[in-house]
Amino acid sequence: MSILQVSNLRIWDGITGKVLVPNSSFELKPESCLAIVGESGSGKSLTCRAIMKLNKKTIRQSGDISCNGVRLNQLAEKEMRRRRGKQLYMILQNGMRAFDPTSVIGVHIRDTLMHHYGWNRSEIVEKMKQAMLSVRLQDPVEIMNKYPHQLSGGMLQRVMISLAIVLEPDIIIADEPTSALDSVSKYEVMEQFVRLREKIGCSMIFVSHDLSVVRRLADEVLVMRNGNIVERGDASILFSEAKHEYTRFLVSSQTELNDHFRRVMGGPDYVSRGSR
Ligand SMILES: Nc1ncnc2c1ncn2[C@@H]1O[C@H](COP(=O)(O)OP(=O)(O)OP(=O)(O)O)[C@@H](O)[C@H]1O
Repeated sequence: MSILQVSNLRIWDGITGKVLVPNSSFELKPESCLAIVGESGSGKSLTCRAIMKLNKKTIRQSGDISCNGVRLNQLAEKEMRRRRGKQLYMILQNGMRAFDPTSVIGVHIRDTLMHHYGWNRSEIVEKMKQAMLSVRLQDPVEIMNKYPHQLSGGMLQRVMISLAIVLEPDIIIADEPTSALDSVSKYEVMEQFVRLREKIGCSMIFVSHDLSVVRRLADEVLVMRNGNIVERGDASILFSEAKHEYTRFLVSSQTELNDHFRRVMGGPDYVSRGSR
């Protein structure tokens, strides 16, 4: 049983004809988290946006995408718009892009919740207050009265997570939601994703370059390269028993990077060695 089934997804540039994702199939199980990893340009974002039907008009797609048995590819844009937010909720890398820069955050929140639930203003403020406090956003009312540029990247991501808590979508698609954040905010936002899953029991597709984030969050992993899924499997064993050379390369390059970082930052091992 799956909540989302992607079959034979093909994505190409409608202008040049260049095929960007040749033929992808995968599924998302209820209440589970599927991570998509792979180098830059491997087709992760195009795949996520294809599910949401949010790729640019010049990008074309074919294949079948079914969500809870409904074939999304056959839905009219109006119907799709009804499902975005409530059924399928996307959290982007850059929180700034998710909000209208000309309005305070509260306007976006109100519009979204009125559209999907028809709640009145005070109901919305009350629900958002609870949700924002639960993701450690103090002074929710003050935050809702701020413009996106007045909040940090980490705060914007937490606003998006708190909106998800209130919307309770079936599926959350998070496209590198922590990559633009400093390491403290990254850790905090990642922990909020863990709590979000526990709280609303949603299913999640999580795109990340950071394998430590993937290990913390994901149940299953897809490894993409040049538009193709080259490996897939259980998150707990994929990285220790990777079959594909490219997955092993990803794991070893991240380990090297972490070692290098520890060396540069003078972690305990290096400090003691250096002081001998
Ligand atoms: N609007 C577009 N028009 C043409 N080609 C595109 C467009 N968007 C993406 N591509 C191409 O499709 C390929 C996959 O891009 P995609 O953004 O999905 O990669 P990604 O794996 O998400 O990379 P990153 O990790 O850097 O976000 C790349 O070669 C990219 O140049």
